[in-house]
Amino acid sequence: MTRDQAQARPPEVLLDAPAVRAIDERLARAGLLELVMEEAGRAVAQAALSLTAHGFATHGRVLLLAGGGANGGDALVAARHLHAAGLDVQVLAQPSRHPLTRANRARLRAVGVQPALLTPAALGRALGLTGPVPALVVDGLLGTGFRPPMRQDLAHLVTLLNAARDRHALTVLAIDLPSGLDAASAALPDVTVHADHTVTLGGPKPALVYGPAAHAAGQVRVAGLGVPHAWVDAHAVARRPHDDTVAALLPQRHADAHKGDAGRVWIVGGHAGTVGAPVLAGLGALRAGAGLVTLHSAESGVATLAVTQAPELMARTHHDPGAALAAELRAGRRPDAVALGMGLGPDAAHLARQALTWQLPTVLDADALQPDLAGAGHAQVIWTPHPGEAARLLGVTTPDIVRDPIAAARALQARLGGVIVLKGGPTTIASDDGVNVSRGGHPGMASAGMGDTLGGILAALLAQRLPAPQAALCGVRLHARAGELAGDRHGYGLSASDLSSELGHAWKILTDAHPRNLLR
Ligand SMILES: NC(=O)C1=CN([C@@H]2O[C@H](COP(=O)(O)OP(=O)(O)OC[C@H]3O[C@@H](n4cnc5c(N)ncnc54)[C@H](OP(=O)(O)O)[C@@H]3O)[C@@H](O)[C@H]2O)[C@@H](O)CC1
Ligand SMILES: Nc1ncnc2c1ncn2[C@@H]1O[C@H](COP(=O)(O)OP(=O)(O)O)[C@@H](O)[C@H]1O
Repeated sequence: MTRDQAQARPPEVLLDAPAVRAIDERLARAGLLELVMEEAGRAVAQAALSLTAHGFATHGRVLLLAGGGANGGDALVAARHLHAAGLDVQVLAQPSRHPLTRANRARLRAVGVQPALLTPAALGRALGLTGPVPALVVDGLLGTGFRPPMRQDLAHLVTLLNAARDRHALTVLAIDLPSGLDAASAALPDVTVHADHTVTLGGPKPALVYGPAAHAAGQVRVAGLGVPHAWVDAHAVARRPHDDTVAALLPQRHADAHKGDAGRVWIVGGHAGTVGAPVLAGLGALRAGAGLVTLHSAESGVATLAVTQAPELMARTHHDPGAALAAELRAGRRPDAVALGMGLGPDAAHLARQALTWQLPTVLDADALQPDLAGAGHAQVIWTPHPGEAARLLGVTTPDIVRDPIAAARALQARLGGVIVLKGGPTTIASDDGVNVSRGGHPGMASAGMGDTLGGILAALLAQRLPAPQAALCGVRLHARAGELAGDRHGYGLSASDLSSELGHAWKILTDAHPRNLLR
């Protein structure tokens, strides 16, 4: 694949309820909505068949639960296709006023499957309280049209289903998203269907990507439905780029490159008790390809540690780092990028404000992330808060950030400018180009120092002349990919230094898997 082709591959898009409504309206205007519901139901049936083929549900009945909206319509279409494939299907449905759902109920009857009314007693029987248990349950009760809180009658049905799933180890496949999740929210309501698999339609919903809501979805697969990408993309709340897109953005070097071309990085950080943070950032920068990495600190322990960790790192101790760095710049010794804040302590806000006046590509992390810097940034600044720091920046609580990271990243970008890298598993990146949500990573990355390493990686990519939005996309994916590789080796014992040592390998895997035209 060439560089141009790689960039042309459309990213996956994340959709919330208003996005789905807007796409539906466009499909309806084009007379395509019915066809798209047929596609959706067929995709659900295919997923159900592939589960039966893989032995999750090798024999027996498939129970489909259909709500009154279009999510229920998808379930009715799926039931028709499963019946056509020879499976024993049972359908329990709520009454519906939705014209397409009603039409599909009639089609199902026409092929000989009679949906029964969904009541607690009927559901109890169908789930095996008094007889055989179903091999697979398909949840088509509520999709993006759900408005929380759930009404009591439906909540009772969902509780029955979850209890039966636990008791009989039932396999549950959700259509679009498990019933009870609010598509836009990462919160996990008390009453939500717990699914083993979810077939999501058109694009994943934020609730399927961010925990804890995502924990209710099981394995998620995306069904495209044949809707033009541009129609879906126009309403996306965020994008999830594929690895080939990231690989195409990574910097390339000429064969005769020298260390000056590969970029000079300054890392400004460290304080008594936190000397490791800038060193980890330095290791990240080195392993992400920076040509020259210099650590600057008021704390002499940083230089001592740096030498023992990596002789390639240069480290300087300054009585007054702000004055010393200003003197360096006056003498014409400018770095290509700065990362500032890792373990920096109380001086961070003052130094950050000073660094922003240098107009250099800059990563601000940890203690440097202070609300009063709003308005002081510029387009080449990457701000890297974790949810706690994001809450401090926005004057809200950490749960507010975690509930809707996309909205939080947008709000931070509006306030601070530049590029926001709101860290987590996944990480949310907001810039003037929109919002991107990262892929991959490893739970072993939930350990101290991982954010410092990411700061160094981002600075290295900025120093290699990537514009801040691209540096953020590439840096976050490299970090996550290296985390996966180190996680394979070390599991939950994965440390930030282990991750750094895998960065070169991660870069190579990404570019080898998605080769580009060589620079001439
Ligand atoms: N373009 C696409 O991506 C496509 C999307 N498609 C599908 O459309 C789905 C969205 O369909 P939708 O808009 O009809 O809503 P849906 O999720 O079925 O929910 C409505 C039902 O929920 C009920 N209900 C609501 N709140 C409730 C509460 N608190 N407590 C209890 N009940 C509550 C509400 O009841 P009502 O309030 O009307 O009495 C009504 O019965 C989407 O998820 C996907 O599956 C595909 O068909 C093809 C293309
Ligand atoms: N479960 C996970 N999956 C993927 N990435 C994770 C996970 N847990 C943590 N991370 C990543 O690790 C980093 C942690 O950053 P941060 O909280 O700032 O750590 P520290 O301050 O200890 O360096 C972030 O980049 C985050 O995205």
